[in-house]
Amino acid sequence: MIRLCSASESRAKLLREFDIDFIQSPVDFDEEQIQTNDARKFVYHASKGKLEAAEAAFGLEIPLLVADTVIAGPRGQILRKAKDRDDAERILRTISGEEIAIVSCAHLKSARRYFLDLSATHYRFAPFDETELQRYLESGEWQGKAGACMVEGFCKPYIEKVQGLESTAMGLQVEILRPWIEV
Ligand SMILES: Nc1nc2c(ncn2[C@@H]2O[C@H](COP(=O)(O)OP(=O)(O)OP(=O)(O)O)[C@@H](O)[C@H]2O)c(=O)[nH]1
Repeated sequence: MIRLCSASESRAKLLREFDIDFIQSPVDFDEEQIQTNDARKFVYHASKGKLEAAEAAFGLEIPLLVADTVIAGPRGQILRKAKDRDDAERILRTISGEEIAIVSCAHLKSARRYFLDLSATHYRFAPFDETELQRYLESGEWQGKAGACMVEGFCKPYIEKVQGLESTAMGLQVEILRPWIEV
């Protein structure tokens, strides 16, 4: 059993798909305090801050799992969760037809062990169809997702090239974490 210290339904879904027993206990960490333009540094510091908040709140009786995910856009810019529909449209037009990286950093910490993984999945997307883009924006499915992206949903038909795990892109590199969870 582990404690997923995240409000993310995508992360919870990934743990369920991999038959990993967990309880879900969101924690608060203010990511606005992080001063960097590097996606990897951002997810490291954001996830580390979540881990510190989780340990203070819950202790290590049950192993803690936290993560953070952002998109590194075509020019390396950090793309986070969209603030509203207009922001989602702006971000999606930025990545349409472009190469991006979705970067996730996960920390797994118990009383005996501390495992950290920072991974990226690289995509090249074909240009998004305008009608499909508007339909996706209308659906609201983009809410709560880094860069308004759904690699297993809206973005999937546009993937021309991929390198890395889909789970990393969805917010939690479960295949990498699992051996450490079962230890
Ligand atoms: N379903 C899906 N979710 C994605 C995708 N890319 C990113 N995400 C989610 O986007 C969110 C990124 O925001 P974060 O700040 O890392 O996490 P959060 O959802 O705010 O949850 P906390 O862990 O409580 O901070 C996470 O929930 C990821 O699982 C994707 O392609 N598909």
